[in-house]
Amino acid sequence: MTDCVFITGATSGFGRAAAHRFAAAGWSLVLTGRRLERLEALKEELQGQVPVHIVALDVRDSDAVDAAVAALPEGFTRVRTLLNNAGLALAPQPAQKVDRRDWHTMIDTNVTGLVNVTHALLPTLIDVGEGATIVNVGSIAGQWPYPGSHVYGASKAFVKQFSYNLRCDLLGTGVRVTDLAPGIAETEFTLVRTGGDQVAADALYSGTTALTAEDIAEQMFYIATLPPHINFNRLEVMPTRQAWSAFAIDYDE
Ligand SMILES: NC(=O)C1=CN([C@@H]2O[C@H](COP(=O)(O)OP(=O)(O)OC[C@H]3O[C@@H](n4cnc5c(N)ncnc54)[C@H](OP(=O)(O)O)[C@@H]3O)[C@@H](O)[C@H]2O)C=CC1
Ligand SMILES: O=CCS(=O)(=O)O
Repeated sequence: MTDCVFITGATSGFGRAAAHRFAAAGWSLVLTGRRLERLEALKEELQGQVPVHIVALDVRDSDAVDAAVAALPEGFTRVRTLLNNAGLALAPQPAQKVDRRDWHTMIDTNVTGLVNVTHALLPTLIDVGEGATIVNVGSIAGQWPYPGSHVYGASKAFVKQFSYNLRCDLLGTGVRVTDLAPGIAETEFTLVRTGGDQVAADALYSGTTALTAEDIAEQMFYIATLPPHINFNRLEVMPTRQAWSAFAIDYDE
């Protein structure tokens, strides 16, 4: 039987690159995301290589998540790796200028959505046992503060702590949990964050060397295929051309 990976947010960026990476290694794919046409296109690309099952799924909808997991067809039920990747940042402006609905959307997706999928797949992963892996996609923003990160960074801090806490409860089951925390990576992330501002997105990534979606997919695959006795608790990955900045100080005019 082939290994099976369940990917949230497979329609773009890291998730889409991960679908390609795991397919290249012969894994069966469960690909999810809200945009069905993108899932269908990805299935078309990969189904000649490996078995592919797609589900149009909004991770915020716990009933839909439970139903999607319950309805996994034969051949896709023994999920060995869960890539909890779906997520987004919104509203890069200061906290005091943000529409509260954007905060709710980030919490609903990055926190509630991630726990919805985790809860639905935990019995399967525990049943698979040794070598089963959950890769929760956090962010450097979950560890390091910066202006405009407000709820986004806080939601990724949740991902980190949830990952650590899950490890405690899963001790003895063989299931591994990793908080994978990337730095700047060129995907549709900034386009979404800026509400569709392509100029801002291009400006962020031009003149430097950001991570690529493929870089992160490679880390996901590496984590999922480590020898079963190794658990990366947290893997923070930045491009070489990114680092921290100095503390900000409010001076008199
Ligand atoms: N790019 C970066 O610099 C970094 C990104 N990250 C994190 O990586 C993850 C992937 O982002 P990235 O690939 O960069 O960004 P993209 O915008 O390219 O991809 C985001 C994916 O998340 C999916 N998604 C968003 N909301 C939902 C939802 N409610 N239900 C289901 N799927 C959803 C999207 O699918 P659809 O719209 O079809 O539903 C899409 O496939 C996110 O968690 C992000 O926070 C972390 C660190 C750095
Ligand atoms: O999570 C995304 C990376 S960053 O925009 O916070 O640096």
